[in-house]
Amino acid sequence: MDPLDALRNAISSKPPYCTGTIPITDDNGVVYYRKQEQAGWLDLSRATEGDLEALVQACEPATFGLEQRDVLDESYRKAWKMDRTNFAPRFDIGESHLVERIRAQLLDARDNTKGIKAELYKLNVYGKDSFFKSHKDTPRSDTMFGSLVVVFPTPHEGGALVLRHAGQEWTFDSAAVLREKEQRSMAYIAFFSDVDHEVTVVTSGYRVTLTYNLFFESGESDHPASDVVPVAFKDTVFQTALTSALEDPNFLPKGGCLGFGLSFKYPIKRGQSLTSLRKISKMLKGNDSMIKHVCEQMKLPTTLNAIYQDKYRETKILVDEIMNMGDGEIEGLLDLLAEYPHNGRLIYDYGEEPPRTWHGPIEERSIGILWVTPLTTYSHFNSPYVHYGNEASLGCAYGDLCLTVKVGPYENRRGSIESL
Ligand SMILES: O=C(O)CCC(=O)C(=O)O
Ligand SMILES: [Fe+2]
Repeated sequence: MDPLDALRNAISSKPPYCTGTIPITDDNGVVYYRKQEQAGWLDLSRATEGDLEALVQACEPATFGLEQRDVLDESYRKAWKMDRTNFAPRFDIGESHLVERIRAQLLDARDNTKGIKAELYKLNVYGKDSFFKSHKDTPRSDTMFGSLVVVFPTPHEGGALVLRHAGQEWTFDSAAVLREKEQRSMAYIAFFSDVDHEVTVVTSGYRVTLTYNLFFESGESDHPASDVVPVAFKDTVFQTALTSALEDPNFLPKGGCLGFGLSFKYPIKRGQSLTSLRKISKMLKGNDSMIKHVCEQMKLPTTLNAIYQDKYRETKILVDEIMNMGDGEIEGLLDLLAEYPHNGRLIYDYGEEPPRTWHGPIEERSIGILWVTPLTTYSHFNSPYVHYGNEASLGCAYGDLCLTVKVGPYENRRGSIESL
């Protein structure tokens, strides 16, 4: 197989989510709640119709974010919500070891000390005819990477979570999963927040969930997920494909630059400081993290870059730092970005002629890239990324980034591969 095709195949589509079940114990289905002066509680592991109706009475209709506003529109989302100031679940996220499971199953399995925080967000009730159409979850800060939904075993039908990403689709029918379990359990699903997802119509009963926002935390966790068997990453396949490519004298014979369009989006704060790309490179998800790990292990210099286009969409510029662009479009992008510290370079496809512009000699300020995975969209740092979100946009937007990997000429890399 052509080495480039082998590399592409090796970046297989690991699903952007993980799921599982948690056994019900004496009290982990109990939720206390209040509405103004009234208080109540129920046990969601054995709730009656009356308990659930009382819970709904204490909830409010659920809104969602449409660009900058929170809106109530029952043709887009029909459900109830309770804010976290108004309820307290007995379910203890720490005791459940869910964070360790998410670290092992969803994130890079080897990085089992990465600090993760799960912050309780809402209680939601989906009754008969409830649903939530396709949306992405609004990033609440630049360290938020995912969402976690815990579904209680209240009898219901429908209300499956359908996820779509990069042309693929997955369905998690928690009601069916819980119905089939012998031991009474809760179900959970954690997914990256930039994945499109929808809740299908509940046809009977009540679907009650807790939602959590997942954040990376700086500092290392003291509890590596030692008892959790990680879902294997396809990193050995990628490493093998990359080794074969480097051993092939026809593959970038004179050396060059490999480009990987990322599989996921990352929240970029508006007006973010210049060092932010380095910070983001520590928070890569799924395949993106795997590519970086493997390349670094193989001693290939790997950088996370951002790409900007000029006003006329003719030139694309690769930079080492995110630029604080404000809201306007930039005309003399190349002039601006070539300056320190952005180190902007004009990009063109490997094998083609470097572009000619009116900017004098261009060679040293341009770079040919052999794209292993394509860049699908370009940077939109100055516009809110989430159109339909679960909350109105906060100060973050997702931007499009790429990893670039420097590969030496064939002559030089022979020795280094053998010594691996
Ligand atoms: O209930 C679910 O499974 C997902 C809900 C959701 O997408 C949200 O609240 O943003
Ligand atoms: Fe959502």
